[in-house]
Amino acid sequence: MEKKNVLLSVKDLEVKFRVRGRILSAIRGVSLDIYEDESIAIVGESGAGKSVFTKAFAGMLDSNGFVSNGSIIFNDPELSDTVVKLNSTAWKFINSYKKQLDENSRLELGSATYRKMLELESEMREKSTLSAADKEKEEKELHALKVKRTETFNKKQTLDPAKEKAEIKAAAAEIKKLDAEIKALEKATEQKIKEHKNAVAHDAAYQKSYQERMEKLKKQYAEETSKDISDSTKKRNETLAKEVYLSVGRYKFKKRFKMGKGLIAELKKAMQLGVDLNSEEERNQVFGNVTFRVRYLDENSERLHGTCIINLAQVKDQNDWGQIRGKKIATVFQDPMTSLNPIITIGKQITSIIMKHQGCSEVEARGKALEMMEKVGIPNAEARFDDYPFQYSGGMRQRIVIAIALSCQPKILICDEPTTALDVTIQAQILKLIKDLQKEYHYTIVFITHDLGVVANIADRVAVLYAGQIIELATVEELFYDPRHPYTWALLSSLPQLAERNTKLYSITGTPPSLYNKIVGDSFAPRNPYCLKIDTLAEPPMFKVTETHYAKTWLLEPNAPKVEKPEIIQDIHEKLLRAYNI
Ligand SMILES: Nc1ncnc2c1ncn2[C@@H]1O[C@H](COP(=O)(O)OP(=O)(O)OP(=O)(O)O)[C@@H](O)[C@H]1O
Repeated sequence: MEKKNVLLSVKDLEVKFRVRGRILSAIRGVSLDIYEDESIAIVGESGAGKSVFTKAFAGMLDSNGFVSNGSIIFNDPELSDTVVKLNSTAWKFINSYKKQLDENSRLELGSATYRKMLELESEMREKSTLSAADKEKEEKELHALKVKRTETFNKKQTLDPAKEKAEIKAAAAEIKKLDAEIKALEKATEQKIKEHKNAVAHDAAYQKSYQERMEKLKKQYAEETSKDISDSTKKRNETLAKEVYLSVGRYKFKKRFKMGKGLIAELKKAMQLGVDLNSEEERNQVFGNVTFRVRYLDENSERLHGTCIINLAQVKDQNDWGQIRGKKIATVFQDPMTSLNPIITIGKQITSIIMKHQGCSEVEARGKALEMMEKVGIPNAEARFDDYPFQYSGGMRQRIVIAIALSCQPKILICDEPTTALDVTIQAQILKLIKDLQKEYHYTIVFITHDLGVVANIADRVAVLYAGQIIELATVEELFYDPRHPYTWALLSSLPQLAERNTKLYSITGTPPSLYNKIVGDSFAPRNPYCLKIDTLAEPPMFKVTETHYAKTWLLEPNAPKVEKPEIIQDIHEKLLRAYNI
């Protein structure tokens, strides 16, 4: 495969939702590189996490959702390039930062002693609680019991209440027994901690030695941190102060002030601990606790110039999202009426978006809007400009939504089931339109669908999602002709295009696992007709099939028994050719 530029790099992404005091894990450790100019389909059953995955990088997660882990790096040089004005206010900020950083840098001189003080404190804490070894042992035992409980609970959920009453009763009794064991273990640990606390409080010799050692360290720390800092540290702080200002300079005064303060506090903590602030990586991490770090590049008398790495998982400010959502990453949803305002004319809706994002006059925007309407295939655009959405057909409305999405020339166009609500012939036209316009506008298509049939028409690559994880990633050809995961087999087998006359269409039995519970083993195991013993015990890794093809199934482990894919998808190539008449 030719080398392509990575546009969006997702690593170990986890997205969770708070739901009435419980936590639902919708995305569980997804890593995926999305390339410039490609078309990637995200497929899976309802609830697999397709929409949540794309909403995480389009800044559209519901308010109870949050990214709990991972990064989403968006490589866009235009957005990364940062310029802030150097006026008298800017200099006031920078000079004040520099002064504080120089002051805090003294703490770096005593960081080794500071860490020793922390160690001593933690020694005292450990003595008052369990030892590290005891704690590990207790956690291990508790974890094993909880895993066993989850397994038993999951197994109970799969039992048939009509036919397997005895098994259900036995599982319920086992769960009750495990609950009691968990409680007893927790109580015993609590008791042990209480005893340790008492013992330390009454150990006069230890208390005395602790005080003496701490006093000595404190004295040493005071001496070390009263010395002068070096010229090279001062020079580094000058750049750091500018980086702090570059990183917060885009915000309004009040926020700029607050974020700047936050960054200085983070840097102080890092200095205290002796973090190497000359290292790019460490610096990124320290800044990342508050906002993106903008790396200093150069300056002149009027402006500071820097560049930053954009991690969409960390964007919180709505103004920052305003620079990305709609402008760089646009979405087309299933129902065009959710994107269009029913009481505003089509022309006005397109022009207002163009004016907002491109900052042009109304006359100019009108010209561009008409051009876009023609591009997406609205006949007689001038005459239809002042019509309302209800005067357009469903397919035409979707074309308008596409025109709006493309009017800002986004880098990524997310298509969330954009043709599901349309009839088959219109579906094909809209897919063709999205593909054709890609050649002209060079956007990346991220196409969400539960229908693998659509995938064959639009995608270069496919990521199959199950219970919040990518379980197979491949090129379209590999996925259709050499699928490796039993879930992909099941999805392909249930393609309506494969149904033969007088035969029943295949459907996947059972339901996906609850995303509220920890999933043990392979999440597809309870529904998998090819389930191995290991599937119920351990989560499979991603196995590499080819450079472009990966699947998360124990069937690919070299020692696994050889299993053939189901009969119905053996000659899927021929059947699809016939179904699509190609
Ligand atoms: N705001 C929310 N609060 C709680 N749970 C949510 C929220 N949004 C999504 N979820 C849950 O996250 C999981 C993934 O949902 P998502 O909408 O991404 O599924 P999907 O694959 O796009 O399915 P569909 O085709 O039905 O849209 C589901 O279990 C869903 O219930």
